Amino acid sequence: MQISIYQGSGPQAAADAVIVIDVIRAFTVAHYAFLQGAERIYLAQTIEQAFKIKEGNPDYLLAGEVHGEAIEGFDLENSPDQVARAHLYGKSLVQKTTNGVRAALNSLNSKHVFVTGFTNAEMTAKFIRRGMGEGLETIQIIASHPTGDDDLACAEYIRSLIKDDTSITKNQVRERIIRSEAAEKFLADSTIFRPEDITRCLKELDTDFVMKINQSGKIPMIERVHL
Ligand SMILES: O=C(O)[C@H](CS(=O)(=O)O)OP(=O)(O)O
Ligand SMILES: [Mg+2]
Repeated sequence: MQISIYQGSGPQAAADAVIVIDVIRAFTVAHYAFLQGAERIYLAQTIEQAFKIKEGNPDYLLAGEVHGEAIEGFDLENSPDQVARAHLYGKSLVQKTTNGVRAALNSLNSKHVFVTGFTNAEMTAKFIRRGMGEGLETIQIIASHPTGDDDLACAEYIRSLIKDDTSITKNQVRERIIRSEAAEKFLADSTIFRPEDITRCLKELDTDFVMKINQSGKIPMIERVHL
């Protein structure tokens, strides 16, 4: 089994399985959305596409950001703390973000595409190792932030769990997330960015599912796959 780590959201050659990482904050948001009862999360390349999807499905909720900030007309920000408090039971979301969603949409040339932040990293690694390990020759782990160490640390953590080595610890990952450039604006004295978002990005959650992209419909969507 060959495991390669790439940084950035650009397309890569196809692999047997791809794990797209976005710790701050897209796929931490997705994880909390499912825990709050969301059924599915459609992925939108652009704001315009997100609004177009909502035009045909007015009960869908739009979630996302531009430069990390709220989008006028969207129902939710790209904020794990806000989503963790939302009532999303039975809801469909449409997510548009700068790094994670773009990287996921650029990975659809591969059959099995998983997404996670740090919150579901261990579960995702276990699923790959146990559930699919035997059939996978090539695995790509995409650290979606182009230069940030948050996603890279999480990618190295997942690789170590799949390979069952101890090359990086949870605490080392947490330290690198806190020190990453993507975390800076949340830990500065900001009226726009919540420090609680980073707190949520750092917390591993005990859940019995992974987040996998279903490519069978017109619009790719993240759905829960139970172990
Ligand atoms: O909203 C975020 O945290 C980031 C945007 S930025 O890198 O902070 O400008 O988007 P994401 O796609 O979740 O990395
Ligand atoms: Mg990010």
